[in-house]
Amino acid sequence: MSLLQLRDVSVTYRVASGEVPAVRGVSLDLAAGQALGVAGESGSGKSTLAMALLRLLPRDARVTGEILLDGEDVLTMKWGRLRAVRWASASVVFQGAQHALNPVRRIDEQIAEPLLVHGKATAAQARRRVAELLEQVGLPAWRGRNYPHELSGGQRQRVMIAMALACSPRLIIADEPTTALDVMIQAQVLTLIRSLIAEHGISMIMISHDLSVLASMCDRLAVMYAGQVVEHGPSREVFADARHPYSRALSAAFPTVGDPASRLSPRGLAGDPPDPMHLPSGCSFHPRCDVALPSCASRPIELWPAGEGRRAACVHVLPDPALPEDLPAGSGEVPDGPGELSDSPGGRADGPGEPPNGAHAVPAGTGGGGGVEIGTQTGTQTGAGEHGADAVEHDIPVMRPAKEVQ
Ligand SMILES: Nc1ncnc2c1ncn2[C@@H]1O[C@H](COP(=O)(O)OP(=O)(O)OP(=O)(O)O)[C@@H](O)[C@H]1O
Repeated sequence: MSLLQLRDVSVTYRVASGEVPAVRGVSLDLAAGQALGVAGESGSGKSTLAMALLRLLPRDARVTGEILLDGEDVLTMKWGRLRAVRWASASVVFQGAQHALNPVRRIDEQIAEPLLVHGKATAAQARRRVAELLEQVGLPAWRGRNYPHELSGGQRQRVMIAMALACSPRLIIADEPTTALDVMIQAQVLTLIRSLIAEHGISMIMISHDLSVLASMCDRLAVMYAGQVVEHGPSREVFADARHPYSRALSAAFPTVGDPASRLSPRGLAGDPPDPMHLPSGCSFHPRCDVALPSCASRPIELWPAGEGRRAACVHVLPDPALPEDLPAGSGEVPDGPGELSDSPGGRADGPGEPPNGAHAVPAGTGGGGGVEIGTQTGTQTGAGEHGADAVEHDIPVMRPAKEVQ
């Protein structure tokens, strides 16, 4: 059975001017021992989804659907049960969480706290466990006597990981766990997380806007756009051969270590993510999509099967994506090109021409022609689909300073 099952999870924030649908109908499964990466641009709803998993959202957020952790719905748990589940069954490492440490308490007291609060250890046992945890995250036990200001940012983030591991949870939710760190420390912390979850058989949900890091860390990827999952499947396939034009653009947006071409041709996705309070009709991505059909502006979109263990919310994964309104006037023919995308996610060989809906043009290489370049990128991503020691050995996470990936 899956450790975590999300069934039609939606989150809406109530604000003075109305309602913000931040997460919309997300359904995902996470098997025990598996790592799932959730990617998407800023504002796509990743953190909202992560916080919903343990009911950590502010009071103005309304969550619907089901979040089944070991078959038990987190959304309907009584408060006492929820407290027991937090830390003990599932714990969170947040973006910049290092700043969440209490500046006036020593590190060892803070790591021991969840153990003591959850009755997992006596004071003496907690002391021993703290020393063991510090060692696991690569810090000498004497660091436990330090205050947070006496540690570097990377060391503080290691402390947060030690705290997350303290009660031996089955699931860790890591929301941009390395964003605030410099590039070398990012690599060290990611390697640490990867080896710890493999060693302890912990499941993980990792949130990031960086698809390449997620592909190197996780077994499966889910790509979010405007609050919805638009594609999910095995990491290696989603990263190397995305079926949704947004996932393709997201993969192509990152330069790749060892690929000079990716440095020389700045790539990105034109246009801005939609305002969640004024979402486009039909496919939310259609105004930015270079392969949108006229019908994409109005037709219902769902996560259609897109290969083994994969789904994508794009009409081009359908065997016959065009509707009558997409056909050139007076012709009974399906326009050449977009239909080929279901077999050739890299794009149309003859080029998409003008976006049919007057959408922004996407820079060369990000859309229809992006597939070839993405394939080149993933030459370094060997073993990404396997979770465990082998994947750790062979993957080289592609990391860069936060300023380059915003
Ligand atoms: N407390 C809040 N009240 C109202 N709207 C919110 C609140 N928190 C987030 N939102 C909105 O919900 C949407 C999703 O935000 P969220 O932070 O989940 O996105 P994200 O993908 O995690 O972005 P980032 O990568 O920048 O953290 C955004 O439109 C955001 O403005």
